[in-house]
Amino acid sequence: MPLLGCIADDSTGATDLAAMLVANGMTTVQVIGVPQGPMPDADAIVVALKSRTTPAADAVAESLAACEALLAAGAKQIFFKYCSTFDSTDEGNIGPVADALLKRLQSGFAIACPAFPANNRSIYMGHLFVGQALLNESGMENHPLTPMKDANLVRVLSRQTEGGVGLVPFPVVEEGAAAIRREFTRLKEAGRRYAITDAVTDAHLRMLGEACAEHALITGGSGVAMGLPDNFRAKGLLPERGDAASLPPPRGAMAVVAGSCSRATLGQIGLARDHVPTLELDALANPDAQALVKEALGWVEGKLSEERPVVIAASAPPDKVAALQQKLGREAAGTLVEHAIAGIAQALVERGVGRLVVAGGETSGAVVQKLGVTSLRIGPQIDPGVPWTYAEPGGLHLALKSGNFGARDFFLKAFAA
Ligand SMILES: Nc1ncnc2c1ncn2[C@@H]1O[C@H](COP(=O)(O)OP(=O)(O)O)[C@@H](O)[C@H]1O
Ligand SMILES: O=C(O)[C@@H](O)C(=O)COP(=O)(O)O
Repeated sequence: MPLLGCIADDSTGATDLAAMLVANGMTTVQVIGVPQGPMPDADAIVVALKSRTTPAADAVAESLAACEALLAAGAKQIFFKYCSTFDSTDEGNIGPVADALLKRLQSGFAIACPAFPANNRSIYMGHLFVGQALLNESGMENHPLTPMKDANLVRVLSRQTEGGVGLVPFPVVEEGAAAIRREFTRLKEAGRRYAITDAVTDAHLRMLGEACAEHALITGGSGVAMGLPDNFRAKGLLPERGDAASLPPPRGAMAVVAGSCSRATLGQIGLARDHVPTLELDALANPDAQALVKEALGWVEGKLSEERPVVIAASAPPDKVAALQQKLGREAAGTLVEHAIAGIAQALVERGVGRLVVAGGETSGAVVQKLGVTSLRIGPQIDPGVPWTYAEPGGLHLALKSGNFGARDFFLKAFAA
């Protein structure tokens, strides 16, 4: 019976969270889409949706269905995982989904904490930083689907919910769990439904996790989940365990497919280009998913190997993304590239690829759907937030890389891991 039931708004976010729970000693299974049949046996279940950029009403309905399945399986606490860069628009989907989950859980208060110091996301006085840059100056202001143009999370979340949004500021978080709990009570009494919580270090996240032990709903990035296993241990519900990750040995050819246009991914493609066969598709010149798949399959012939990966990317810098969006519309441009990358991934697996890295959250969602993956076992981390996983059915080794995660040599080091 799961202790923690998690709902993630995209696939890379789900593996990121699952890896965090595994690293902190919870056995964890990731399931793709709203669970239909019997639930796997694990301390935590992470349901991976593709609800970050769908219409808010659809995201709410899917998240509620996932919540229902997790509660029916016995989950004692629900975690709503969104991006550490708070990817969303004024229409949602963070606010609407959190509102609906709180209502379902008959609760009136939750934290909202995307901080993830291991990946350079910190929150100070309610402002989200990526490294030393404010969110809106970090490159995320150019995201193809969820451009983030405001770093003040109290303001950002306030635009997505009718519930009041307050702040647990740095000095309170520094004081520890008891002070944080007192601030929660004060904010609740002042009519706030959400608390953005400052956090700059892992120690802050652990104290926040401790302070949320009795919350029905926790919302945030994977970082704040690091403190939750200890809450279950303190109640005698979870045995002491080390790292709970192990996978069958990898086999088959190696490939990377990328639909992420984030700065980190563009840098990783840049480095890979100097070391392994790399195809950069031009979706602007050739805005046809089938044609892009055909081009990629022609190029890859004779290049697949068990010694080094091939890289196939549709990723493009902001001006090219903007041009395609102007031509087709934002959603259609995204969907076209997602279909192309998913089609390429499927064809690569049919041609013997057994180890596949996918770069991009929406892109990963499209790929796992196309491959018919129903669940992922979580293995060792390649870089913070990106583990190898074992996809079933089919037995493919998959790494779903969030756009902005991973070192510059990620596409090479993943296969050495
Ligand atoms: N050349 C391009 N022009 C327009 N959109 C693109 C292009 N390449 C990729 N995209 C789209 O950009 C989006 C990137 O989102 P995602 O996969 O979530 O990456 P990230 O993890 O970096 O946010 C996807 O919908 C993808 O299809
Ligand atoms: O929290 C994070 O940053 C990631 O887990 C995540 O959600 C990534 O989303 P994408 O950048 O769309 O891959």
